[in-house]
Parts: sequence; structure tokens; C-alpha cells
Amino acid sequence: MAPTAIDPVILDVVQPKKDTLNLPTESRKRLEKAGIDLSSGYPYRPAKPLYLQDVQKIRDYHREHVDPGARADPAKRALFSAAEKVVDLTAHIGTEIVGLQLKDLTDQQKDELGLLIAERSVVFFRDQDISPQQQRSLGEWYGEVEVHPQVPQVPGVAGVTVIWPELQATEAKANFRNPGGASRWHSDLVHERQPAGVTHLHNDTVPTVGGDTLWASGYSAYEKLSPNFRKIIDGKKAVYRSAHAYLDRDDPTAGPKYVERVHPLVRVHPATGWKALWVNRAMTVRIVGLDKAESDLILGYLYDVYEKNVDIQVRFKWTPRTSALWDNRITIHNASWDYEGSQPRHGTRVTALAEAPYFQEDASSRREALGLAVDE
Ligand SMILES: O=C(O)CCC(=O)C(=O)O
Ligand SMILES: [Fe+2]
Repeated sequence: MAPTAIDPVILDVVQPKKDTLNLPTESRKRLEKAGIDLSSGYPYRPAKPLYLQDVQKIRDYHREHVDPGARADPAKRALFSAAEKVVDLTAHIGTEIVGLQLKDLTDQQKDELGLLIAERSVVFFRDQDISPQQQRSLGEWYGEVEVHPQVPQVPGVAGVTVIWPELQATEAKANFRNPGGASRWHSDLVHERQPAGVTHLHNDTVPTVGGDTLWASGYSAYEKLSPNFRKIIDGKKAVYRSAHAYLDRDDPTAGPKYVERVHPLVRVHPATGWKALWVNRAMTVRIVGLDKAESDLILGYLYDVYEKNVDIQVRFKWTPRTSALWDNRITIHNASWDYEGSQPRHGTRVTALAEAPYFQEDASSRREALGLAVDE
């Protein structure tokens, strides 16, 4: 049966507006240097699949995931000895590496970087000379590179998505009071059977003022909870839903529906073995086994702990050609839209999918593992 009522948001996504925006000069130069064909419009926007049933089938099977960070030298000698400087940006989260080009990392350094990202949650590299193709190759090291059914992509390089807030604002209204999109606390691709691990965003053009991105630590959010409260949520599961909605082939008049998936509320990172709170306000629907009112109350509290404790967050000021690599298993993030589209911001992004989230009762917390004071 043909759909009779299609949500305009979906229509926008499947029927691209062609080239109404100017690609920022430095972004264009980078893409042209990489041999990207811009002649048929930019970005490339996949139109299918459009139906929930089709999207649900994508990657709905088990894949082995061996985490590169889990086999790395814990001292990260190859990475650290080659870097000019390694600077922690806050005590809990965020490290900047100076003097290395991501495209030139050895296999050993890539493993060690995987472990550093797992420990520090997000790692930054400024002044990178990296093509979308090199970005995808690096992403493949950390897991299967996700190819999104709807999100705009770099033409000819499947799996490299385009993060261009100006473009996104043309699809879903954004304004100062309701910026929407990535400008709210979230984590990427939670609806996948094996959700996002390492995501690498390379911003080639950024505003001179504003457009920062914030990350918060899921390890530390978990450790902000009392030991008794941790016992309540340990082992619980929740329903997570996709950022994008799709038409239901069996019920096309019902409006857009999300892909939903059940995962643990607290998960363990395979490289560090530490427990992390894994919720986000944008995409967690409910805790399985609780009444809605109970679930809403607990989730609301967990979001607050995660979003409001500034000591477990990092706020990063971008400069052009900076790469950020973060681990979605242990963080939430939020892109500030304070510049309100007044200046261009453009980047390319690759996400590596990781293991199916798991919980392990006897796993430690980060503070326990680091020998810091706990439970006070
Ligand atoms: O634009 C940003 O800083 C982050 C956007 C985002 O949420 C993402 O790339 O997953
Ligand atoms: Fe995101």
C-alpha cells in the first residue's frame, strides 16, 4: 500500500534541496584536494530505505567486535613518545594531543589511541591534514564503519557523514530558543544492535566565536550516584530510540516511527573494564520493568546528574582542521549553537560501531580502578 500521509520532515530528508548552500571555501578546498566529485551536488543524500521495516533490518545481526583499546600497551608508549605534548583538559574527561597527524599513526599507535579515548572519553588533535577517505580508514580500525540510511554523506565515500549545521537547519527548523539537532545532550546511534563506539568528527571550518562542543563522562556520572542507588540501576535495561523516524510500511498513516532497541542502562567498556551510565535525554525512552511514572522520575534524575555536574564535563573550543574522537559508550555530547548559523561550520564524521552493550556486576568503577576516593 502506498503511503498516504508522509511527515514533512521525512520528505525533506528524502527529497534533497539541491545545493542551496555555499560550501565554505576551506571545506571545498579540502574535499577537492581529496578528489571528491562535487559536480552532482553536495552532500550526497541517500533517499532509501525510508521504511521502518527496512531500516530495522540493517545490521540486525551479531558481528564480532575486538576492541583495539583492549589489546593496547597500557602505558601507550608508542603514542605518547611520538607526541610533542599530551594535555589533559580537565581531570575527568578530555585530552589534547599535540604534534601528531592522525593519518600517519601506526597500528600500535591506533590501538593506544583507542585505549586513551576509552580512558579519557574524548581526545582532540588540532591542525590535521586528513581527507574523508583517510578518516574512513582510521574509523575502520575501531570497528565497522556505520553507513547511515538517511544522513547526508560525502559523495563517493560511504560512511563519511557531513556535519553541517546550516544544512541541518534547512531541514529541521532551528532557532535560539529551540536549536534542536545535535544542540542537546545525546549520544550517537543508540538504536543499533551494536551501537556507536568511537566517533571521529573533523571540523574543517568553524566560527571564529562560538560553536563549541561539550562532552560529559558516563563513568563519572555513574560515580556521582550513591552506592545504593547504583545497585538499583545496575543490570536494569532501557529502551533506546533512533534520532531519525521512518514510515511504517504496515501503517503508513500513523506518522513517523522510531527504531527502538533494548540495552543495559549501565554498561562496561571492554577496554577499561569500567562501568558507565548509559542514558541520554534525547533517546532513552523508558526503563524496562518499571511503571512509566517510576521510569520517568529515575531517568529524569539520571539525566540531571549527567548534564548538570560541570566537573565531569569538557567544553571544547574548535579551531579549523581539528579532529575530535570520542567514545559514545561512555559519554553524551552537545553542540552549542550560540553562533546561530551566523558563520559557517562544516565537518566530516565517521562512526565505528562497537560491541553489543553489556553489563558486568563485578566490574569496577573508574575511581576504584584509579585508586581515588570512592563512596563518600
Ligand atoms: O557538531 C558537533 O560538534 C557535534 C555534532 C554531533 O552531535 C555529532 O557529530 O555526533
Ligand atoms: Fe552526536
